[in-house]
Amino acid sequence: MKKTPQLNHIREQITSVDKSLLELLSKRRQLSLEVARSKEVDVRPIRDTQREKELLSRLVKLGREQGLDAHYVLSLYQTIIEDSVLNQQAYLQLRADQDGRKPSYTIAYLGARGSYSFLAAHRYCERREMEMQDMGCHSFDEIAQAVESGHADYGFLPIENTSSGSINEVYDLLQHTNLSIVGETTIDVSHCLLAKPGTTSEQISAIYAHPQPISQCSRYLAHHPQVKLHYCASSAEAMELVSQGDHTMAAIGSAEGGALYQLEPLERHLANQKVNQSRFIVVARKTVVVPEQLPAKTTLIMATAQKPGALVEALLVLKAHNLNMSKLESRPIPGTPWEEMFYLDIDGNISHADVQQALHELERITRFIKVLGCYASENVKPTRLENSQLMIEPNSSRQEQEAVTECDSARYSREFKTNVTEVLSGELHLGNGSLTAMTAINAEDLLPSVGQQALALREAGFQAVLINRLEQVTPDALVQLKQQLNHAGLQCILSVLQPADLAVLQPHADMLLLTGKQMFNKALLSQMGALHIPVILERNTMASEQDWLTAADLLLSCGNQQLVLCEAGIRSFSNPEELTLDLASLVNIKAHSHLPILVNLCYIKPQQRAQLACAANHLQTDGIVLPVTDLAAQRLLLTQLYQQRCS
Ligand SMILES: C=C(O[C@@H]1C=C(C(=O)O)C=C[C@H]1O)C(=O)O
Repeated sequence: MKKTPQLNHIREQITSVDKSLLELLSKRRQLSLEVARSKEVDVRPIRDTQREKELLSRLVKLGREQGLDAHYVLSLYQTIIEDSVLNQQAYLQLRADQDGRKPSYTIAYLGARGSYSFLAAHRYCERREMEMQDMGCHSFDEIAQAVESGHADYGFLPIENTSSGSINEVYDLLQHTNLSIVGETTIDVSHCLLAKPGTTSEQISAIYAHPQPISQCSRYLAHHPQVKLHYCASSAEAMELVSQGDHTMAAIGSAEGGALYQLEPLERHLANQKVNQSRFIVVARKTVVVPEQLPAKTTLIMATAQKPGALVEALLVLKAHNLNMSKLESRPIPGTPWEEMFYLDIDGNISHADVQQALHELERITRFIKVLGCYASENVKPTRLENSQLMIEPNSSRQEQEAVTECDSARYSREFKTNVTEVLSGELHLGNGSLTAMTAINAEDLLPSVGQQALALREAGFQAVLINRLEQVTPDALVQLKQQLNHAGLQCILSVLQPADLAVLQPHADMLLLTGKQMFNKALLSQMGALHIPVILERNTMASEQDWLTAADLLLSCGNQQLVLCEAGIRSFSNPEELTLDLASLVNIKAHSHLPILVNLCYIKPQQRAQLACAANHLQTDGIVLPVTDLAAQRLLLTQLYQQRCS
């Protein structure tokens, strides 16, 4: 279609607004560096989450006045603050490094330009304004040797990936090097299908890629069985081959990397997991001193005595010194079958007394211990706002959970576990004392306009969508459902009505709901108990409270502790045709069980809904489920509930 002059004019305005936005962002960065300089003088911590909270709630309010929704403003500013914190950290770390600046730094990494390791190294240097001379290597050993021999200043080694887990080869290498870990960096890995310009998807008959991306994109590749796969030593090699080939070839790699080989993305987001990130460690010959204002991580390896409880004993030392362990890995020790070397990441600075004391104590009870490095942690956890703040004026206060008295030794009981179970799924947090709002909808009503509806539901104040009647939905449509809901910041809960659906639904759900109709199905309870994603157990309309808790116990006994109960109404004698909400059960369960509980109001008479929602809210229910009708009214009700919860 021909562009009208009006369109051109509007686009010019957008271009000019974008330019101003970038100028302002750059100015904000400069100011943030000035803050870092002042913190250097006053020796104040870089991160100030209280300030971030105040700033975010003010901006959310201001944004709303300008017609910008809270979630949009929040996610933009979380990104901006992450950048600001990482820049401040990089600045202070550079100031603390004694050697002074070099005109350029030689960086050893795996593969060639365009590989993910190259991108990680490039970003790390860019943030530090370090000029990078890149030295592509063929193996992790070659990287370590390049740094040890002085041919390179730093080496970049991938240590873990959110979809494929730890990279054992790198852990094994760390047992033998004299190098120190001096930094870490995490990059988003977004796999694209890359081809020469002008290529169409239909032309592709061969895909070239490194084994890691192939395993991370297995679901996409399974949908294209006719395409031949070629394994390459690195993503860069795959891209190079394709750039020299014809239009039947494609590579898997990043869009940024592809651009270095004049390749264009034909398709994006190929990875099975939505969040696909790789963490790299930076190694050097000399250790660094991490300024005390920065969050530090200390990585060590140790071999414990060959006796029962030796590892627990070592971990208790950390507990005694109040040190958090963010990672624990074990690897075999070559030449000594069945003996393990443990790798630990501890949140703490090696120059602090608590870390040093813990290390001394560990020396006494281990057979071998070595610190691999202490470095600034780049894990900037986004500061969040309470759900209530996203809906109404900032006014957060959390009510404490009631104390428990009665005991019971079943797995669901508070005697078995004193702390309340907290169930986490994306931003959704059940069991922390706040109220979560969910809505329920049938798949056939959601599918035709899922993107649009998802945004409206999020704006109405819901955090999750429970989808019913999924029997006829194809796997492709399920992918769409989850993607679009997650994109709008909503969690996708799929309801399992029959056992045969479980295998199909599970890969596309953030959480699963076992419907009340299946509550007595022991086989299904066991299957869902073996899963690693949160499960909601709905009460059968004819089940006693004890039946329901017995079902919960069976599920918990199979391993899955991320369990949520859901009261959706029972048949009572007063009105057997309609469901009655069993609020007495809610009180009982809150008092005697550590499991979070939801109240589903979809099957209750519409006239009673608002009143019962308020009652359930008073009783500290962890979440409510409302039907999808009349969103304006639901928004009002939710605002009222959040307000009630805060007062
Ligand atoms: C800029 C600062 O440092 C950090 C970054 C912030 C930001 O970018 O807004 C806010 C608080 C701190 O975590 C500051 O303390 O003001």
